[in-house]
Amino acid sequence: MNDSLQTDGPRRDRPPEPTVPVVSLDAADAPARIGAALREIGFFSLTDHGVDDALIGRAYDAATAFFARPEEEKRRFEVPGALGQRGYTATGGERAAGAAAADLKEFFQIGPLEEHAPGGPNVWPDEEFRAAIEPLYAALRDAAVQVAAAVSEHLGLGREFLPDRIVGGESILRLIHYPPVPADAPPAATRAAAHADINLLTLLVGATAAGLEIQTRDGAGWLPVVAQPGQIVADSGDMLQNLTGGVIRSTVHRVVNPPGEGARQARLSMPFFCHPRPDVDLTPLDLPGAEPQRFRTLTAGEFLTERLKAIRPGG
Ligand SMILES: O=C(O)CCC(=O)C(=O)O
Ligand SMILES: [Fe+2]
Repeated sequence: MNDSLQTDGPRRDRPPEPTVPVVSLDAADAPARIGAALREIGFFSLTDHGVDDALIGRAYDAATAFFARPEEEKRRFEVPGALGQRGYTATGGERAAGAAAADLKEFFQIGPLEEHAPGGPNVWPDEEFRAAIEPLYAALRDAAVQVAAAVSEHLGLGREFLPDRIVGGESILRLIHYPPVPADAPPAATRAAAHADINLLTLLVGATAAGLEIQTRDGAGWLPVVAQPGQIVADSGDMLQNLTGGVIRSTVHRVVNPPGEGARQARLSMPFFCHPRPDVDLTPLDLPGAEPQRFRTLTAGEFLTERLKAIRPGG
């Protein structure tokens, strides 16, 4: 399927085989490999992405300290009217479309670092948190722009096509805390119920525990995905699917509750959701193989608001 998959015999002293292709952002054929991975599987692992491990560690420390605060203190950083796009969202605040229960997670979202982002200013619990998070946001934004350029090149649109639409966009860094699975959690509740991402492209630095799974393209099963140290897991979202008329599809994924002892441990993850500017037209492009009749004509802002309203039970 892909020559980046390890094909020699099993050895005990190395990590398990990757379930998704591994692509170096530095490789001359990165656009072709990223394009193939997104078309065939919808996910890949990225190396040579320029995001320093130390930034990730610092951001996890800041997230750990924030989520350890008392609930009423965290709720001071909720931002009414922002549909969760800025600041804190408590457990119960997000329920995937069609899911039987709300996700077992709380999260904190950071938008563009520029002062006049369309979605409003960021909120910062304290300066230490801000100093840890801002550089990670910037590094992930830069990596996402490079991935977007590779996807644009692969689609024959020229490398600047998607990057031009991302500048000034509402890209979001989401710090997620999945607490130990509560004993009284509804039986149907999972850390993150099956969903596809709303945005163009998502970058996920390594989570602190396993649990992420992607649905196979035939819909018949689930594959665990684990970023190895230094890798970033990447996937395509529904906005890219709409814009490409389904040439690049989005892929359903979820975060399962760990079995046994693992359920007593918290999990942290930090997806970066790369978004276009709200005024960007997502009408399907005329691409070879596109099926525009299956998709919609609307702007990124309209798409986002509609989807956020659908997953936030409390508004
Ligand atoms: O926590 C993870 O590993 C994935 C989270 C996710 O899929 C999301 O927030 O959209
Ligand atoms: Fe997701």
